[in-house]
Amino acid sequence: MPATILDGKATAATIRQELTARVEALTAAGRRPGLGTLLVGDDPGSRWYVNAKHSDCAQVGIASIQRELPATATLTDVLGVVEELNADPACTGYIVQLPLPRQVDEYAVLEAMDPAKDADGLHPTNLGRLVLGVDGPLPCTPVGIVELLRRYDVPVAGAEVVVVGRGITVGRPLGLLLTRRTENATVTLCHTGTRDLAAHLRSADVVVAAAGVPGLVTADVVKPGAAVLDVGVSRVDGKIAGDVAADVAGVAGHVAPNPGGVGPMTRAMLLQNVVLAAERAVAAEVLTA
Ligand SMILES: Nc1nc(=O)c2c([nH]1)NC[C@@H]1CN(c3ccc(C(=O)N[C@@H](CCC(=O)O)C(=O)O)cc3)C=[N+]21
Repeated sequence: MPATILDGKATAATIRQELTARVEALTAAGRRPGLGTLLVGDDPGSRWYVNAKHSDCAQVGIASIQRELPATATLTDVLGVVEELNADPACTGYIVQLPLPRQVDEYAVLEAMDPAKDADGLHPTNLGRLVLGVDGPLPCTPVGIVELLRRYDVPVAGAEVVVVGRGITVGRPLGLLLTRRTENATVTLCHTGTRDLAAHLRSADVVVAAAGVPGLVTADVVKPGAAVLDVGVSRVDGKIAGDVAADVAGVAGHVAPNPGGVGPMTRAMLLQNVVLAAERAVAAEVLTA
């Protein structure tokens, strides 16, 4: 039986549809959500992502605030825009597109963001909340993965999940998310120091490949019927190359393709974070009124 496709593109469209009503309610209450983006430099890939995020916003009624700086921008320049977005009431959530140019300290920028406006869920306070299990914005790719599995009824509770990659945007926070009591997965986080990756992969019910190594996961290391999600974004000859080899679809029970899988879900979860932040702000005001 061929693998079921975890169609992230279609699922993201459904989620945008669902968010539209919530944006309408906020807008009617005079609290229209607004997503800010800061793009530093002119990498065409990064520009594509940022533009895609704004067209998603337009579709659901979220306002767009676009800021750009040249590739030569200093940390001070970037922090200037961060302060401006922190202070702008029209901006209810924002992201600083990563990676930043070498001369700009990424962690200093993340720290300077207002955690309440952190649409990526990457502020240290919000990553700390994730560790503690306290409500707050969550990293978009990990929640997108959990949401995609949930909507296709792929069992996660009790499952053996192998995550390949320990990066701050995907692997590390995904491990934290999946081990919450509500998800209840058993997670093995593999990385470049893992001695026998194949052995771990062979016992996995769910594989999330987020290493950025093209073709890393091949059919011979996938357990028949496993769910395999490809999060890799390498570029080979200008085309997106994932971490999962094409032949995996012949063995797996579910596959999230790349493109068309986790990428669109990441963008849908960004919109959800912006809506949630606006809803939290309204709720906080009701409490203090
Ligand atoms: N502050 C920050 N937040 C991010 O969330 C962030 C970032 N920086 N830097 C770069 C990575 C990468 N990322 C993707 C988002 C959407 C797709 C996506 O929608 N891809 C489509 C199309 C891909 C294509 O065809 O080019 C797909 O998978 O179907 C991919 C990758 C977000 N990132």
